[in-house]
Amino acid sequence: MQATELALLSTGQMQQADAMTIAAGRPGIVLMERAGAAVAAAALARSAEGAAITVVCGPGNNGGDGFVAARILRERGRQVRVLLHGRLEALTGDAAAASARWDGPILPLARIREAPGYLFIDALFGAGLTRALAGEAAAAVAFMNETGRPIIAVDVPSGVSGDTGQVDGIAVKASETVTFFRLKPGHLLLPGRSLCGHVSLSDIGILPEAAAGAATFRNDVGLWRDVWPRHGLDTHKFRRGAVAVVAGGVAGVGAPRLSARAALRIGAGLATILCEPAALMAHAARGPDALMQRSAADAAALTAFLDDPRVSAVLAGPALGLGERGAELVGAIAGCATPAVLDADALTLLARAPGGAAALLAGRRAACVLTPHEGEFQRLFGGEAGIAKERSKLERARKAARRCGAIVVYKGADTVVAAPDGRAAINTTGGPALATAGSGDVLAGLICGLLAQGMPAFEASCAAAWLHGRAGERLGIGLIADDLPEAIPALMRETLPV
Ligand SMILES: NC(=O)C1=CN([C@@H]2O[C@H](COP(=O)(O)OP(=O)(O)OC[C@H]3O[C@@H](n4cnc5c(N)ncnc54)[C@H](O)[C@@H]3O)[C@@H](O)[C@H]2O)[C@@H](O)CC1
Ligand SMILES: Nc1ncnc2c1ncn2[C@@H]1O[C@H](COP(=O)(O)OP(=O)(O)O)[C@@H](O)[C@H]1O
Ligand SMILES: [K+]
Repeated sequence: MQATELALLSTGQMQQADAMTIAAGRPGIVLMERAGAAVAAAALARSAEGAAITVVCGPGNNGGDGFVAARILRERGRQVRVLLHGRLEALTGDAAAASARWDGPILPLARIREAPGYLFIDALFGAGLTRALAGEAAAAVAFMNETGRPIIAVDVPSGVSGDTGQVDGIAVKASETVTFFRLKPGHLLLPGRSLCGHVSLSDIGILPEAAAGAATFRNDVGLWRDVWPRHGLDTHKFRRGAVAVVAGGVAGVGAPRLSARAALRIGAGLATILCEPAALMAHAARGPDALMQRSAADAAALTAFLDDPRVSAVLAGPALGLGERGAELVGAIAGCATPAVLDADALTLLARAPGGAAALLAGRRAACVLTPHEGEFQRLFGGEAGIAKERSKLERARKAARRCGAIVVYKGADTVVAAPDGRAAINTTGGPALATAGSGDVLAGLICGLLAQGMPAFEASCAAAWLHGRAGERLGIGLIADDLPEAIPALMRETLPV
């Protein structure tokens, strides 16, 4: 899939895309007929001839799609009942035209309880949702959800914001969502994603150029395949990339080793642990033999190591420790010219720095990736009103990235990767099996391993998040973080054939 097909459009961009297509000579009612037909096709696939289907229409164009679907479904032998929220005379434009083509009865929404029907079509609200559902609409949604019957949502489940995936109050819990042209962020961000059910995308004739300027993407291979590191026959270990993983003391030997192992498994040529002198023996006693260890007591030692131009990326954070040495080393990384990944303790230390992360990173001369989970994100940016006030995880990540001049990988079940230039991607691979100690350390190592191989930081972060998620899916519940790096080579062979 190409990057343009991975584009996600906000509801505003979607309206512009509609308007652009209509202005180019394709009438709105034609788009609505196609949208309604796609919804009807989904309902036909889920119901037998004679099945009872209830179509719940709202006051805007989402309702218009519902009227079209109702007409087609009745023509195809389904028993269709149409309910309308609001007055028929209040419908305007394409929705009014679509309702006029439906010549069956139209019942008020309040009668939804009379006969649930086998299947619901939710055409109450789509991209035009502006506030929480209330009154009759909220009651109807509660009833649909309670029946346990399948619900096909038109565009987005009513009550879910297409932009943020957030729900104020109540929303439809759909079995399936039929949307048009391109997905919206709300289909992928939580809780929206969990309310959409299976999402299908229908081409209703909107001009593909309408998505050309998109800066938000679903994270998939097409987004980064072209810049995936490829190594020629003449490569050697340093050309493959050398990673430095800054570690702490004896109590935290495992976490940085998970990161370093992940960096090697994703293709870096060399990985060296730089630990407190007291921890050197503990590291030396552990595998794999491919991993190297050196002691780095202070910033001077770290800087001397990073000054070697063959070291192509550095990672700090996992079990680094929150003491003076840690703070000093994070400061040294902020000032160095080596691409860096800062995770875990390094993020807490950044948040504690005078002026916060943005101040410390202001002078950075090379790419930097921050990988906060929710708690770390709050620590870093919770005090910044401009970021914290954003309702969308996508926009919070984007603003944080701009503020710090760094790639921000805002982790969770709906990980968002954002770049300072405004690009952002939402990751959907992964699952609950990844909620296990050390899983984040592996992700940070994967990113660092790709950075070391010269992959641009945004794409490296997206690729690592995607592969990490796929590895989690493949291994399933019961995986431990140590398993994740080992699953990466096979996944790379399958998804990125040379
Ligand atoms: N030409 C187009 O623009 C196309 C639009 N399409 C459909 O049109 C939809 C967007 O249509 P609209 O922009 O008319 O928006 P909606 O149909 O989502 O709803 C808009 C109406 O609902 C009201 N409203 C919003 N939130 C409410 C709430 N919580 N409680 C009560 N009323 C509320 C608004 O004031 C407005 O009157 C898309 O989701 C899609 O289904 C498709 O037909 C494809 C073509
Ligand atoms: N429910 C989930 N679905 C998908 N990914 C998840 C889920 N829970 C956690 N993850 C992923 O697992 C990783 C956990 O990282 P983190 O919270 O830093 O854990 P740790 O500190 O134990 O390494 C992140 O990449 C996160 O996106
Ligand atoms: K809807």
